[in-house]
Amino acid sequence: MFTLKGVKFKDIIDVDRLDIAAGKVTCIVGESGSGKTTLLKLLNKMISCDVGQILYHEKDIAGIDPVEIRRQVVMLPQSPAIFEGSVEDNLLIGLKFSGKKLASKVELKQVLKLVNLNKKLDDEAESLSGGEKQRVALARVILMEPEVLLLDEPSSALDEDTEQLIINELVRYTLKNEKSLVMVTHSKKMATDFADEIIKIKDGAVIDKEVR
Ligand SMILES: Nc1ncnc2c1ncn2[C@@H]1O[C@H](COP(=O)(O)OP(=O)(O)OP(=O)(O)O)[C@@H](O)[C@H]1O
Repeated sequence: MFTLKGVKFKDIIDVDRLDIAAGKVTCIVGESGSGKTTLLKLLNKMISCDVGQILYHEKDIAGIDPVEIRRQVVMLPQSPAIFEGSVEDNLLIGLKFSGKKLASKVELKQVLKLVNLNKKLDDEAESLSGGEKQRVALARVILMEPEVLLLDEPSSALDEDTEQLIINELVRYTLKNEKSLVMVTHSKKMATDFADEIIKIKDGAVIDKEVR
C-alpha cells in the first residue's frame, strides 16, 4: 500500500526503503523524538518529504491532491481536537468537512459502542474526560471509513483495560472491513498483542521490521 524510497524530511526522517502492507495492522515503535509522528504525517501528506518518493498503491503521493489522499488515509493525532457542541456534533464533523454522507443516529450509537463510550449523543463534548474525548475523536475517524487509519498513540489517555478493549475492537473492525491500521505506540504489549508487522524507528531511520 505504502512504499517509501529514499525519503528524507529535514534532519528528522531518513528512510531508505520501507513497505507498509495493506489489510494489516502495523505498529511503529521507537524512542520519544525518533520521528514516529513525522512519519505518519508524511503518509497522508500533512507534510511532504524534501527528497525521495512515497508511493500509495504504486502512485507517487506528490501527484495526488492532499484532500483526496486525506479522504482515504485519515490520521488521528495524539491530542485530537474536540469542538464546542454535543458528542453528535463532534462525531459528524469529520464527515461534514470531507463532504461525505452523514451517519444516522443508529450508526452513531454503534460507533460509540465500538469505542466503548457510554455517553449520550446530546451530551456536551467539552465536559468529557480526556480519555472520553479521545474515544469521541477515534469514533469520528472510524465513521469516515478510511482505507487506512493512522493512529498516533491512540491509548495515551486511556487506562490499560480500556486500551486493550478498544484496540481489540478496532483491530477486529479493521480486518473485517479489509482496512489497514498503522499505529504509533509506546506500548510493547500493544505491539506484540496486535501487530502483524512492527517497524522500529531510531533517529528517523528504520532499524528493524518484524513480520509476525
Ligand atoms: N515540522 C518540524 N520542524 C522541525 N522539527 C520538527 C518538526 N516536527 C517534529 N520535529 C522534531 O523532530 C523530532 C521527531 O519528532 P516526532 O514528533 O516525529 O517524534 P516521535 O517519535 O513521534 O516522538 P514522541 O514519541 O515523543 O511523540 C523531534 O525532535 C521534534 O522536535
